[in-house]
Amino acid sequence: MSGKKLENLNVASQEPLITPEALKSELPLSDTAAETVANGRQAIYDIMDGKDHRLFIVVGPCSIHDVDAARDYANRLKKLADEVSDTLLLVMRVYFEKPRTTVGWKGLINDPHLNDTFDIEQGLHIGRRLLLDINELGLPTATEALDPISPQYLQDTIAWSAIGARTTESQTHREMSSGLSMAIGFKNGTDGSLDVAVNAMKSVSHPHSFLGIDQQGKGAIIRTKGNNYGHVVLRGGGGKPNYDSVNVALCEQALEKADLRKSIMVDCSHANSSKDPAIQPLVMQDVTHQILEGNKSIQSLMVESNINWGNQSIPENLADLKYGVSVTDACIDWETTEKAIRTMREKLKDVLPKRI
Ligand SMILES: C[C@H](OP(=O)(O)O)C(=O)O
Ligand SMILES: [Mn+2]
Repeated sequence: MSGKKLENLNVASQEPLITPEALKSELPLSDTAAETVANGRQAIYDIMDGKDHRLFIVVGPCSIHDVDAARDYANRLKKLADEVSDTLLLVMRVYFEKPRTTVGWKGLINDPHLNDTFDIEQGLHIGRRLLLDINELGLPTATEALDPISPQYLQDTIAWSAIGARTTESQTHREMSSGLSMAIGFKNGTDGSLDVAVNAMKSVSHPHSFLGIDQQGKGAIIRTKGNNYGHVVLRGGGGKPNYDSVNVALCEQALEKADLRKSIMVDCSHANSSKDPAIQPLVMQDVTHQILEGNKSIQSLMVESNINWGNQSIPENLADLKYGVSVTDACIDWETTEKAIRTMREKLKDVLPKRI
C-alpha cells in the first residue's frame, strides 16, 4: 500500500461536531413551536393550492447577526402579523447562511462572533435557540437552505425555505430540496435567468438519492420522495428588475409550458430594488396594483426589513455596530415595513377572497 498521503492536502484541520440528534435533544422543539411550524407550512401549502386566499410575505432582515435585535424584531412582527392575518400571512426571515459573491461574513452559524473565529458549533446552538424562540411566539420562520448539512440541524423549525440565486442551478441544492419538509422558493439566476428556477422546480418534484448525513451525524444515502411545492421567486437580475407585469406574464407562460403550478413570489429586494431599500415599497405597491388588476399567480412576496434603515459593514470593534441595522443587504426600517404591509392589507383585504 502506498505510504503517500493523497487526500486532504489542503485541509488545515477538522474537528468533531455535535450530531443533529444531540443538538435537538439539548434544544428540543416545544409543542407550541412545533404547532407554529406545522401550521405555517400548511398555510403556505393552502395558499399555493388556492385553498387559502391570502398572500404570504417572507419579511425580515437580510441576515441575522444580533439575536437580541432579532427577538426585538420578531416581537414587533408578531403583533403586525396578528393585525393583518385575515389577508396576509407573515413569515419572518431568519437567515443564518449567507452566500457571498466572493468572500465575506457567511452568517451567524459560520461565524457567530463576527470575528473570523468560525465557532460553528456555537453558531448552531445560537441559531437553533433563536428559531425555537421565534416559533414559540407563534411566528413561522423562513430561511435560505444553503449548507447541505445544516438542514439536519435546523429544518424542523422552518416553515419555508429559499434556494438562492447563486444555488438554484446546483444539483446538490435541488437534491436537498426534493427531501425538505416545506415549500421551497427558487430564486431566478443572478443574470435574470428564469430557466434555472423552472428547471429546479421540475427536478425537485422527482425523488433523488444522494450522499448526506443522518441524525447521528454519520454518512448516509438519503433517498427522497420529491417535493411538489417548489415555486419561483422573481428577484430581478442581469441589472434589470423582473417584478413588472410583463415579466410576471412571461413567468406564467414558462410555468404553464412546463406544466408547473403558477405560484410566484416577488422578491421586492435584491435586483428588483437594485439593493436600494427605498425601492422596496414601490415594488410592493406595483405588485398590489397587479393583483388589483386581476393577477392570480403572485401568491407571495419577500421583503428585506429590519428595525433600522440601510446596512453597515462589520466594524473592527463590534461595540460600534449600530443596533438593528443589517450587516449584509440594506433593509427598510420597521416604520416603513409596518406602513407598507398595512397599506397592502387595506388594499387587498376585499379583493383576495375573490381570487379563489
Ligand atoms: C442572498 C439572498 O438573495 P439572492 O441574492 O439569493 O436573491 C437573500 O438575502 O435573500
Ligand atoms: Mn439579501
